[in-house]
Amino acid sequence: MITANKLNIMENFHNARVAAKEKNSSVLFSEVTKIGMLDPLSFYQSGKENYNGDRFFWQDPKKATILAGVGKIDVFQSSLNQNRYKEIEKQWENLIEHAFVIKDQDIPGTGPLLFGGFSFDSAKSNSMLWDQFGDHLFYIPKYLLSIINGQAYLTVNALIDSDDLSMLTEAGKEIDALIAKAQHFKNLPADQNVLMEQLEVFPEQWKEIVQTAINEIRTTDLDKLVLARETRLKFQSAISSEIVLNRLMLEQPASFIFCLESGSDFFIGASPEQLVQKNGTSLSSACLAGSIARGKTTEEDNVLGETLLHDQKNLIEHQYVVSMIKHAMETICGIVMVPDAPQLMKTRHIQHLYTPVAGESRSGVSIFDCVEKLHPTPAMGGLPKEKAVERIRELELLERGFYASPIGWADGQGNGEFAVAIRSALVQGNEASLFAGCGIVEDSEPQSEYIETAIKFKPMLSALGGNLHATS
Ligand SMILES: C=C(O[C@H]1C=CC=C(C(=O)O)[C@@H]1O)C(=O)O
Ligand SMILES: [Mg+2]
Repeated sequence: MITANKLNIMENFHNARVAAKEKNSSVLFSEVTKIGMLDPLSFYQSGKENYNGDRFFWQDPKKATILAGVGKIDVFQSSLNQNRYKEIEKQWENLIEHAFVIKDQDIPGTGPLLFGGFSFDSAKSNSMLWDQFGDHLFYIPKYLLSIINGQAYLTVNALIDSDDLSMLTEAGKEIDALIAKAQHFKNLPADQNVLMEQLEVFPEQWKEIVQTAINEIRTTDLDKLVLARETRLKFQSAISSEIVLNRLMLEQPASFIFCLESGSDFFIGASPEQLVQKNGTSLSSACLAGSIARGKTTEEDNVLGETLLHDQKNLIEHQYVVSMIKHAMETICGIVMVPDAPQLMKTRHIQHLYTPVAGESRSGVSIFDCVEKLHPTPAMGGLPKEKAVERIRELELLERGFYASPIGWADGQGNGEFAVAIRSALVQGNEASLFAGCGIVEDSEPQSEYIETAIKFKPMLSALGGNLHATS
């Protein structure tokens, strides 16, 4: 990677063109500018007119990294699935190695950046429902607004492979127009779409499958299996990603808020669960498994929380996740730090058992290596891992697609963060598929697991403007 400061921009643009000609292939050109504060959702919205279907949004729970991507200059997408983590890493490294990056500082989450996600199961990723997403979908945005620890940065990316000198000037004009538009947006309308139909997909069969899993766990070497179900919603009018994002940001501020558009569809959610963050060599991950409802009063809520902290079934469900993540992290880190006992994580609709994990990565470990080692954790798949994924493939009555899978970003400096895409929905025009699953262990009961999934639908139902009339 060649980096330069602002003064050399035209010279470096010229150099990028020369290099592209010599290589006879395109070169990634990326220019980062520190700018005054700009609302990321307004920036995302300003791209709707020209780049609807080619945008993404990301916000972490601490709001340390907020990303709004508009347009795309390159896409890594495939329905082929062998070696997907290594393939993407290789493609990304090749592009970064020859990139021309104009910036003043190395700020994680700025400059060349890849955003996207994977399907849950590479052996089952060619479904109709998810045909816009495939096995994996990542893209490099044309324009990226990054809010990093409260400071705004704008990145303009281009793939240089032509003699067209006007390219950067045009991008400059377009970005000025996008910013001006974003600055004039008022608050997004709080209006709710009207829910016309709600279909719980095979609820009774799902409970039967849960019972099958419980029996298998009691009689075979399977320890845990996460089983998911789907609710399909139909609204009066087309669902707008910015309105849903706005509501998620208001209602689920302690979660990872994400949206990935792909053509006419988008995948959106508010996940409380980090898969992995890599900042330099510092790695973190999170074990989140074991759930209980929120109370209506503070007293009731505290009692429920205390009950969860001491409930054997939930502690076992959680411990499987802790052991697996600790073990996976030990394969890529020197020392791994894990507290002895879980704590509570409370979101608007649900509380979970939560154990943070931290470590320092060994040299040569990439963010994609981390994702490969960790996905799927027993909070999404089960234990043993391969057996669980196989049983999910055989038993479940839905296509998980990107649900329960890694979604996030990787920058050109080796940093990145991925969340696990739960509490999520695939939106297609005026329809949406919501997904929710739960960890089945020996002492599970189908009816209480069913109720747990009903609670897990609530964050997306509420953000979409629907009302839950399932058992809860
Ligand atoms: C699979 C989901 O949740 C997981 C994360 C936290 C708690 C879970 C549980 O208690 O079952 C699940 O393992 C989901 O929300 O769809
Ligand atoms: Mg559970």
